[in-house]
Amino acid sequence: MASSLDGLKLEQRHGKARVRVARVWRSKEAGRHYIVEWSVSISLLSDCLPAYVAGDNSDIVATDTMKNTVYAKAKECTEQLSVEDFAILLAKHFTSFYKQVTSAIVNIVEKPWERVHIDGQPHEHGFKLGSEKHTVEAIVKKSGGLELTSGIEGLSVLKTTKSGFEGFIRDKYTALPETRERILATEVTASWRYSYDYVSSIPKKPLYFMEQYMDVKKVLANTFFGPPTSGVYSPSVQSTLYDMARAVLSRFPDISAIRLKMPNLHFLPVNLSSKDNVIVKFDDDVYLPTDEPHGSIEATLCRFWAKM
Ligand SMILES: O=c1[nH]c(=O)c2[nH]c(=O)[nH]c2[nH]1
Repeated sequence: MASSLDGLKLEQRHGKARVRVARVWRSKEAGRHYIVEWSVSISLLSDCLPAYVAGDNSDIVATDTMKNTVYAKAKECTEQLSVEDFAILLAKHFTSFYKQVTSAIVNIVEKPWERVHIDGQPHEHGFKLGSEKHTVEAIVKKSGGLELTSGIEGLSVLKTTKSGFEGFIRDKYTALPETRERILATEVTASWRYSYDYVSSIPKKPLYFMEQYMDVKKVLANTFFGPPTSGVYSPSVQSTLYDMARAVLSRFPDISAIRLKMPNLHFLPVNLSSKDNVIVKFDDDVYLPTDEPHGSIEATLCRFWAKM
């Protein structure tokens, strides 16, 4: 929210960060329970200039009220819903309920609680924590305008072969040997923009975005690994990242852009020798895993007309 003051410009927003909430749904007929755990951050663009320049809080939505709203809205959601739908519902509340609020930005990180299986049977009310997290950002304007971005954080993947790096620039500082045999490991951070521009245009199908999330994750992983027996050769992290981004845009028509961050987590060959003998000679077997320093490779791929 920008306002001008005697030749100065004030840009301001306020909100509540990291409101933690868990919601359980208990299905009546079967004894099955569902749980989500969310960390919700809200940021409001609102007309509340007097609070900044005159100590007058009469146009302020208290951040404590924002926090309470998270719990109240979670309570009101009597049917299970996706984290995307909850983010949009919250953001829509703030822009429609308060005349001062022109735009609401809601970010949520969902913890990956997964149903456990006991002797191959899904447990009715037992869950264990998985690894990668589902993220969402919903920006809703008073007009109903929407920017919806979903993502994955912390998807750690590794393959022990079918990766190499050759043909790069060599100069007096280059020590890295060329190779067609190395470990490829990364922790993928992905975010993708949906093409729905209005709250009213999002799919009405319950849990639609939850299914999309699972499917995008599958496409990213399948493209990284390739088929189970043959795999797929990766000439660089850059090339694999591009293939992953392409695969998502080609399979999901309602995704208009995707950003991928894929740090190259190096597994260094171990060669050890003393003055008189070789202790360990590397034969594609013993590695020193490192995460510092790491290569940092990121890119955004979008349809010609789209923005991220
Ligand atoms: O896949 C890679 N991309 C690079 O840009 C790079 N740079 C490097 O040293 N190793 C690698 N590997």
